Amino acid sequence: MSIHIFKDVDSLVAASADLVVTRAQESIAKHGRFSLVLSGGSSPKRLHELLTSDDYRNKIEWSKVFFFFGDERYVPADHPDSNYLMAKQTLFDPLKIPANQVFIMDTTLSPEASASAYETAIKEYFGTAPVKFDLIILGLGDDAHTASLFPGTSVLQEQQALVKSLYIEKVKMNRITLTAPLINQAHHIAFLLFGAGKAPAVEQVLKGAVNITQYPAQLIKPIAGKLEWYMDEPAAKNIQ
Ligand SMILES: O=C1O[C@H](COP(=O)(O)O)[C@@H](O)[C@H](O)[C@H]1O
Repeated sequence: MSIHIFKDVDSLVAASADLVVTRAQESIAKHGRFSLVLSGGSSPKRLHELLTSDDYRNKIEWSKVFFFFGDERYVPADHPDSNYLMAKQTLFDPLKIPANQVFIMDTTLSPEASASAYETAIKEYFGTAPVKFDLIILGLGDDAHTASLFPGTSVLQEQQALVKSLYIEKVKMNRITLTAPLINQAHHIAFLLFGAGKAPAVEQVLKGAVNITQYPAQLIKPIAGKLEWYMDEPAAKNIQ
């Protein structure tokens, strides 16, 4: 695992955009396409915006990039809380990404059917190849959740399913999430976070005793891939 700490959010965002570019170029050179799992919430917006800027947009062959989501809030796709909507507005629309390159967690289905359909879509995408995403970007909630792996939930024990739906009492909402066993298959996983509000969770996850139930982000340990943390100094203040 490597931890990268940046003075400010601009340099953090630039370094994470460089990571996406490098991983995209390597993956496309190696197997002709790039599978990128996006995180939700607000933290990735700046990364998306930089990737669509004049400096970055021509560094990636976007026609060979396939987008997935680490988790989704069970709301309509045009709801302000939708992770898809955020990515559509900040990434897909500016880059004119065609719909067939974006794998959406379908919230018009029941939560269970949506999770099952997403798992099927992932398996179909990989076909006979191992189900390993090229790059998964993850956020970290103030309560140490990542994707929608929330503290105290049964999905933390999941060993079989690749995608699960669950009702999260804390946020009073159904969520659909990739499971830890699927995430941990990835070639590369990068946490991206900033702000002093994340400092206690960062400390608990990286320096605290192992307690998966309370600090679910501790579940993220790639089997053979690379794990990196990108954060700014305020987020890292308790571990420096
Ligand atoms: O609910 C969620 O929260 C986490 C963290 O979001 P942030 O706004 O604090 O960056 C996010 O990673 C996850 O995808 C999202 O659904």
